[in-house]
Amino acid sequence: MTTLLEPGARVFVAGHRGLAGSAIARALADEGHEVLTRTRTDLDLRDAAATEAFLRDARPDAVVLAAATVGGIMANHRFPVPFLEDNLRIQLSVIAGAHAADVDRLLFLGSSCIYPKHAPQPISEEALLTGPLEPTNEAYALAKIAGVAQVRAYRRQFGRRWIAAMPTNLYGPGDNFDPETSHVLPALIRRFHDAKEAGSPEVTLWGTGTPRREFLHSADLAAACVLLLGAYDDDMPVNVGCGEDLTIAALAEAVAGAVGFTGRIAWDTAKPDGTPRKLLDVTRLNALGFAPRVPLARGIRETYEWWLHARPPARAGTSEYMAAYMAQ
Ligand SMILES: NC(=O)C1=CN([C@@H]2O[C@H](COP(=O)(O)OP(=O)(O)OC[C@H]3O[C@@H](n4cnc5c(N)ncnc54)[C@H](OP(=O)(O)O)[C@@H]3O)[C@@H](O)[C@H]2O)C=CC1
Ligand SMILES: C[C@H]1O[C@H](OP(=O)(O)OP(=O)(O)OC[C@H]2O[C@@H](n3cnc4c(=O)[nH]c(N)nc43)[C@H](O)[C@@H]2O)[C@@H](O)[C@@H](O)C1=O
Repeated sequence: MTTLLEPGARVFVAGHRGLAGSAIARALADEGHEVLTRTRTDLDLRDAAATEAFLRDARPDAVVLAAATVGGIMANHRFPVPFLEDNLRIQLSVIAGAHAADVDRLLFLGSSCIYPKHAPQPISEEALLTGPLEPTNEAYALAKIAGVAQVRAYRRQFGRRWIAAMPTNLYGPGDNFDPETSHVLPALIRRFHDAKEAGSPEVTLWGTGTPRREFLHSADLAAACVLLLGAYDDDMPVNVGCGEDLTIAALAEAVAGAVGFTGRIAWDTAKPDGTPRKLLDVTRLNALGFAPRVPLARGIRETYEWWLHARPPARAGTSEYMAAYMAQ
């Protein structure tokens, strides 16, 4: 079978220390590709001139854009400015820089939150721009939609073989486990673990517990990204998910069980629920031969074990706004 990513290709993974980027870098290396990386200290991807200079010099065959300002529902709600501006700037730098450096393949990671709040379920790629967005993450979603548009524009104007993937909610080793700024799954691991250690009888979670979410392990996301780089070349973004969802209340039961917390779960309904449901239609991805491998129960267990072992230092978030907030 012909591949759109030659064996031994040189691939720049932007965001290689993050949840998604670290898994993608591992998967590419396992396939025999050469993975190029730069830390944020070496190269702030919001700096367009520095990013273009790096890409022109490194001349990668492919770029995976997995660097972004990322966070859970409350971080998005409280800090819309970096979620909009950092991400627009990173996308402008990396995507325009990849054009200047004549990069053959580029994969941009968007998010399932780009779709309308009340999109029909499961959400197909055609739902993009058909209705209003969820207010808690509108700024982030608009930046991501701009990224999709930018990739499409380079495809149309310059014939670039560049693509965009829309992952569902991700989790796994290397995630952000800060309970205030993280996504729900690592936040729950942390909250239940801390309560168990402290002997607390109750843990309070956000919202009503009724929203439904789909969770994909980062190793499965990475496998999907490698597949897409080798086999997909179209201007329609591709949803990346496992095709199954559950309520946040059911997720909480599963995480509490994995962690060994046996107390009560309470709900702070003053906190937002966000989108009621965002189950992705993964027909397009599955037609390419994708099948997720990590069942949620095992993924939660292994992620908890990873966190227990690694005890990563708190991540202040990916912007100076969130860092300042976390330092308070
Ligand atoms: N997590 C999720 O549930 C989902 C994520 N996605 C998308 O996947 C992609 C990756 O997300 P995820 O892995 O979760 O995010 P993480 O926060 O785990 O990782 C983001 C990475 O981007 C890097 N980064 C951020 N800003 C800059 C910058 N200015 N210059 C250089 N590097 C920077 C970070 O560097 P550093 O290590 O220095 O902080 C980090 O390595 C994003 O595009 C996100 O939108 C999509 C759907 C769901
Ligand atoms: C990936 C995705 O991530 C975000 O959207 P989200 O799916 O709403 O993200 P979340 O994981 O933070 O929450 C999921 C649900 O869980 C509930 N919830 C309960 N208790 C906790 C809790 O302790 N922490 C968090 N974070 N949520 C909690 C919470 O109220 C919500 O109902 C966007 O930023 C968006 O931009 C995006 O792309």
